[in-house]
Amino acid sequence: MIFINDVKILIINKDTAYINIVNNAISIITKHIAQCNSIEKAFNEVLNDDNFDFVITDYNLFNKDFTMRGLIKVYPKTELIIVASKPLYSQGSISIHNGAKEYMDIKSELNSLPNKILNIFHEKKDKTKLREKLLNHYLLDSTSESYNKMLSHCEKVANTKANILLTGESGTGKEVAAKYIHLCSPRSTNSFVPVNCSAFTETLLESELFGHEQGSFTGALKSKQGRFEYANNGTLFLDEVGDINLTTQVKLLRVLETKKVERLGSNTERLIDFRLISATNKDLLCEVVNDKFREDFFYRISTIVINIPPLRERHDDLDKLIKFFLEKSQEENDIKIKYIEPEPEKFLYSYNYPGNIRELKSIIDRMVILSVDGNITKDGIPILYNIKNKENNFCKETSSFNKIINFKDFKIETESKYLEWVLSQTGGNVAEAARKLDISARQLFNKIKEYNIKKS
Ligand SMILES: Nc1ncnc2c1ncn2[C@@H]1O[C@H](COP(=O)(O)OP(=O)(O)OP(=O)(O)O)[C@@H](O)[C@H]1O
Repeated sequence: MIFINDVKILIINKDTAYINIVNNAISIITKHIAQCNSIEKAFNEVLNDDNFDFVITDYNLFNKDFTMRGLIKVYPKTELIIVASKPLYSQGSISIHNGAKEYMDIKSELNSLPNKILNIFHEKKDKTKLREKLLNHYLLDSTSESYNKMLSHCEKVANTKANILLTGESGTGKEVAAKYIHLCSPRSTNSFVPVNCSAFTETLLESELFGHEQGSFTGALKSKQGRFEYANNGTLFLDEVGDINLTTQVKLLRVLETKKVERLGSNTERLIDFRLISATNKDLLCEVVNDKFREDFFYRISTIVINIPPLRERHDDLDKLIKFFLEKSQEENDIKIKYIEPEPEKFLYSYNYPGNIRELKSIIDRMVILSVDGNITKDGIPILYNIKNKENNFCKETSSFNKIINFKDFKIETESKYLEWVLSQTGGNVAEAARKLDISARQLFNKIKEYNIKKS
């Protein structure tokens, strides 16, 4: 067990036997354990803004003047764990719904308490990193009217409970906008849980979202918490929501209506408090018309629709973004750039970026990595652009046969060239290329390995 010196825990109870039992269980992970005999005293005298990482207490100590919700609201940096001396299922549900991180039985579950504390503690550190990452790693300071309007919509809806649908082309920054909404919301100290819906088969997506009990399907060797449960009191982000099949949409609709989740293979419902943000680059209304997306589910997830503008409509931001990514790329690759030759510079400012910010970022990375003695040369300009400029695209190349080879070799050669071309179109992004090819990312990885394709 790792001993974390800086985790500070307050145990509240008037019963000294309770305090001793809990103290013994957690003393293997920290020395900083304090005690207090009432919630009132903890509220008024012991707790302050961030002097304790955890409060451990029993359900029955709260009363109408000093409530669980009140404690969490007044001391949001402190996590609450309920260790119940007389556990009841209903109390567990209410505690989690009110914002407690855990509800456990003092008699049978105390062994797992140190590990649970460590997990929550590390998770919280990760969240602080997420906030820093967002502010330091993304450029949200914009001079473009459409992008600023989008950001202010995000800020406005962050405080509400409305389900939000983010639309926009691939690579515009929908996931970045989702994180921004989460961080502007009162849920920001809880989890932001992203799920890429296109990355799973039907059963796996359901198990990923709802969780499962041991043996509920072939391969379910252990019970598993679903992403809904992880998102309790936080935000669930369903990326590529347009790829969810119709059967799963029905199940999700029910969860959105009841806020209750049942793990696969279980008949116990868990009450979950989550905010839903979905994203798609598909025209979902068109999918509804074509019976590929349920109308009721569409309306349920899209109370508020926010569109992220494509990069070509953000001319005013291009200069800032180029400088931002140039700086980041130099830092990340430990390369100092002294000069950009006129040709690549002209390319950066005139290209229309069909792959949006993702493509701009990847082009700048390529330019920095291929720079010579600190100079960005025309070699940094993406291959696809060069190919297009020479009017020598993939289709032309493959249609000019000049020698007969056996069909197997032909298939390998053509397939490998095609995959290389698709990857160059997505700026080397395997997940996106796989999506466009309608195969799994794993299948594409295997092909890249098999054909030794270089992702330029
Ligand atoms: N404002 C921004 N500042 C810096 N980088 C950004 C910004 N917005 C997006 N990016 C970068 O662009 C890339 C694409 O962003 P993101 O994944 O959020 O796009 P998306 O619209 O969700 O794409 P997809 O539809 O393909 O899932 C990421 O690498 C992200 O870091």
